[in-house]
Amino acid sequence: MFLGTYIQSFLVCTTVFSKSATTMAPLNPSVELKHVLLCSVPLLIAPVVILLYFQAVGNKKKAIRLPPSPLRLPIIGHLHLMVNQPHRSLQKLARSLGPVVQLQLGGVAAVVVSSPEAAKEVLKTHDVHCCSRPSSPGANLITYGQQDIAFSPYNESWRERRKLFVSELVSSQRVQSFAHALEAQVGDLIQSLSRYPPSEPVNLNETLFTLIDGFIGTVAFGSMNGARLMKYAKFQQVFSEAMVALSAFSAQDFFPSSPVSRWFDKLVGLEARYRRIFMELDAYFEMVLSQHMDPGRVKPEKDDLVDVLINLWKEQAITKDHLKALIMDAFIGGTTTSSVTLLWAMSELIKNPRVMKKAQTEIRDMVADKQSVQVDDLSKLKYLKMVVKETLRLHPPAPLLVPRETMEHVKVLGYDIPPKTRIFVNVWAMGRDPACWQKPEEFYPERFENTSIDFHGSHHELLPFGAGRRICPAIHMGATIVEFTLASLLHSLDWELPRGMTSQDVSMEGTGRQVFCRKTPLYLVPSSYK
Ligand code: HEM
Repeated sequence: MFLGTYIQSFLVCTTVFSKSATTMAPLNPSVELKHVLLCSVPLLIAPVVILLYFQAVGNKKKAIRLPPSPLRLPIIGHLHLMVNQPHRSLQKLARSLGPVVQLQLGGVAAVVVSSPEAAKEVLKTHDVHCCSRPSSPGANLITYGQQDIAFSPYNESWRERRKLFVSELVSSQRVQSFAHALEAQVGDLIQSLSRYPPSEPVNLNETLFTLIDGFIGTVAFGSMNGARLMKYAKFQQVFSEAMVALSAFSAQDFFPSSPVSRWFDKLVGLEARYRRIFMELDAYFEMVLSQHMDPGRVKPEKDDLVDVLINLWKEQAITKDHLKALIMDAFIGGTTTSSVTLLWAMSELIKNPRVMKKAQTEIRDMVADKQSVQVDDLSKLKYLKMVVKETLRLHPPAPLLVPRETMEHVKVLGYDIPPKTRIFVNVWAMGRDPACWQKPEEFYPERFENTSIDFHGSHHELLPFGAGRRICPAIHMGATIVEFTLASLLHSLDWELPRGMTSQDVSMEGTGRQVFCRKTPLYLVPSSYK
């Protein structure tokens, strides 16, 4: 603009001079002086103005303070850091660059926060500007176009759906009313494990996944059980493939504006794979719906989630796609997280016999007068609750939470974060940060004695359920499932390693980007406790 003015005044002056020169008419000296002054003032001022302008632009640029960023590779930027156990590589990065790190994931700007202070700024101070979700082709397809809760952008419709989900499925009253379903499912499991042939190892991955699926199926779908209906192996496969699709790792996720990325995803068969997973899940949800709408169905005493959603659909308050997307959230959100946590808890306990014994003694003493644990007993089991907290500290099932996206410019620990930046919160690294925890790598539930630290979102060093507007709406249900199942497994059964194995042989290797679970199945030998 200023440069334009300068050139303009320069042109005016030169025009005046050239005019007087070409007409060769002698000019009045006072007019001449006026002309000279007129021309020279802007000529003198303009360079100063230009200098000031460029200095102002420079200052503005300097005023933007982006977080530190490691060296990036051409084209992919820092994508290589996200391939294998990203929470580990991002923890290393935070140790050298600090708690707020900027990444360039292909064409997508991202920021990773790895300290309780930085997490508090994202999830509390600026939560309202940081609580949207990025769009991803895989997740879009599987969630019926982000019509669910977990992958939906932040908007009014999301708020409505979340309210509905909480009141109809996961509120504490609702969970209380389903306590008997959980007790019945776990009771059946304990019975079958008690009858296991002596010294025969049981695959706990399979057992616990089927149990939780059965419970979520009961409270959400009215005694439907995906694993039984679809046959376990296939069901698990569809399920884990859906998790992969939801972990947003296609070319289109990281190069959203490149036309080549769509072709690339097509070429490597990713689009076809997502479509197949979607079709399989959709067929399963259709089956759940048609069974619920069958006039011959014996209705349960209390409407389950699907009944409630069908009524809302009939009243045209929600669409059929909303309905199926919400079922999907309950199904995927609930089943994997709870069973993965239980598996990590059992892995830690078998490696730490002292803790296992102490937890068993507490439970067996507390419910000495009963055959089995009941959900009501959980409030008395202080040590067991510490064991679960300690498990979630070391093994949060979603180590980077579910990615968020900024909607406005925000400042985190003094660094500028522009809108549309993807945000990862490394809760895994925070759970192992020596600045927050003594001997952080040690499984030591007693660390929670005499502290008020819990996982409800206000202690930012322990965030396995997230925090802020996007905090897991089912904390109460998730914690109840894990605590109750663990208490029952420890109350009624003793556990040993398969013959010939020592605790050192129990692998703690994990896998998965969105949900981090044991890499290999956990085999343990149960025996009935008399
Ligand atoms: C041990 C059990 C569980 C853990 C550790 C867990 C963890 C999480 C985490 C980390 C998030 C993301 C929070 C964020 O973005 O800040 C989340 C979101 C969510 N969880 Fe859970 N969860 C558990 C159980 C469940 C259960 C049982 C259900 C449903 C039946 C469920 C449904 C959801 C839903 C719908 C969301 C999306 C919330 C939103 O985006 O607004 N979760 N959960």
